[in-house]
Amino acid sequence: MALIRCENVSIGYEGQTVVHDLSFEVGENDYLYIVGENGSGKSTLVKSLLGLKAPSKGKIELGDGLKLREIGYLPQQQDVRKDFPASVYEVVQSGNLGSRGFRPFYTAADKKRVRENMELLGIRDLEKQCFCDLSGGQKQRVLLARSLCATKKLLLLDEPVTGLDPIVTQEFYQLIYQINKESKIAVVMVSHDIESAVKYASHILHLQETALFFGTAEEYKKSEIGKEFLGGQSACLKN
Ligand SMILES: Nc1ncnc2c1ncn2[C@@H]1O[C@H](COP(=O)(O)OP(=O)(O)OP(=O)(O)O)[C@@H](O)[C@H]1O
Repeated sequence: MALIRCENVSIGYEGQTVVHDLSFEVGENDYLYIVGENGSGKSTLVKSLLGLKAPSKGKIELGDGLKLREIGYLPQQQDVRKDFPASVYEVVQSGNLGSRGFRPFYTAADKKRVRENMELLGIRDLEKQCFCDLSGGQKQRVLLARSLCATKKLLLLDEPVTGLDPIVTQEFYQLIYQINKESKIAVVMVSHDIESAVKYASHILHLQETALFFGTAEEYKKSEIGKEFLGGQSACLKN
């Protein structure tokens, strides 16, 4: 079965439905971009995928042995306190908290995973530095390494390039693409950037309360909705 399967899902706040009759799935090794304009329901859907908000209708199922606490989640920038006085190593290590459970100490395997993920993201030489002293791009790499410690199967990234300059943004996209391809970790990325979606994604969910489109990136490029959104001057949805 797919890692995530959403079937006819509706989600709302106080009786007001903001996501309606949505169906899609995320398979092993998929790279799904969820795109849509402001207020189209992307963050609400993320909350439900993380088990933080129950759908009012339909069901969200996890498959292939995936557990909620094994989803590596990188929240939107404003949700993360970026000034806390912890070292880079400690921030990455905290990604192991979910799997540590009630054990008082981290295991050798936990520490190995921290080192491997710091290596993968090119931040090994920063490990003793205070997180608060890093640049925006370095902070995002650290937080991505932290999310990777939490998962072997699925990363869920909510607008991870907000506030990064264009060069660092492209580097970050490349990194995520590489992780998806080489580490065989499925990625779900919320984004306003349709141009990068068709460049990197295997699948696209274009959300506007419901699915305007769900399918492969190739199919999206050929679809009416894809042509409409990609054909304009800018391939960025309003943000
Ligand atoms: N806690 C809440 N209580 C009530 N309504 C909410 C709440 N959070 C979001 N909404 C409403 O749900 C709708 C979808 O919001 P959501 O944040 O999911 O959209 P989004 O696609 O993530 O937007 P953005 O791109 O701006 O982050 C909006 O109309 C929003 O006002």
